[in-house]
Amino acid sequence: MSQLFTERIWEKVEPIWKSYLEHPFVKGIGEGTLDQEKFKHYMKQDYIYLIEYSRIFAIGSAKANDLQTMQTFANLLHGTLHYEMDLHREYAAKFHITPEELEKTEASATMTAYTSYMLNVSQLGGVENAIASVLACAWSYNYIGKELATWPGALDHEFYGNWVKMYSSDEFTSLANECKNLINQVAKDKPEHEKKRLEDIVVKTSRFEYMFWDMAENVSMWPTDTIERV
Ligand SMILES: Cc1ncc(C[n+]2csc(CCO)c2C)c(N)n1
Repeated sequence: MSQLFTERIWEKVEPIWKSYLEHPFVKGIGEGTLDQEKFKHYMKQDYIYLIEYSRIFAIGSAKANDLQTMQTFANLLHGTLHYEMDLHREYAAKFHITPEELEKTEASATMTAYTSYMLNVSQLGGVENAIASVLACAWSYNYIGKELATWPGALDHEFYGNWVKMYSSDEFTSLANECKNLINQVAKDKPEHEKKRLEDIVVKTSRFEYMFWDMAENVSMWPTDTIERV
């Protein structure tokens, strides 16, 4: 049997994703030692990230060539807006931040660069571009969640345990698997130069993921404010 496209991608992204587990911010979540003020900033940036990210699922749904792909994107869109973002709203409540205040977070340069790239790529070309640009986010978080879940005490940590539980959960594993199935289907009959182009999108977004962790860790260098959304 020929190699699945996700197996080929894995060879490229594995070293990048392994480095997430060495990153002080991710390690801080897994070991339960992360400064909560840093986590608060990350949650706020991630909340507005998910708003932009959701648009890509909507683009994917609009560009889908078949009903099943359309349903998968609609499912991912719903899951993000109603399930993943609930986690952020719950953490925000612990910090006495309302959902309305969360929405007014000023975007960091990294968050803007990352989502602008994904939105741009997804609007160019066909549905495969949208599929490639969402893959690293959904799959790498599930990878991190499942890894951290094996660290002693991570799942039961009184503050960060819910984060680890969410991203290692069966629900999130199946959302990540849906994204993997989509890319495997769409890449199957593509010529090599197209496969390489899609692979490059996944590698690039994997680098952006690293930059997002770095942005979260180094908040003191790049503080953000609250803005009115227009
Ligand atoms: C920077 C950043 N990257 C990835 C995710 C994770 N994520 C985004 S959408 C999705 C799938 C369905 O909700 C997942 C797992 C995040 N929260 N923040």
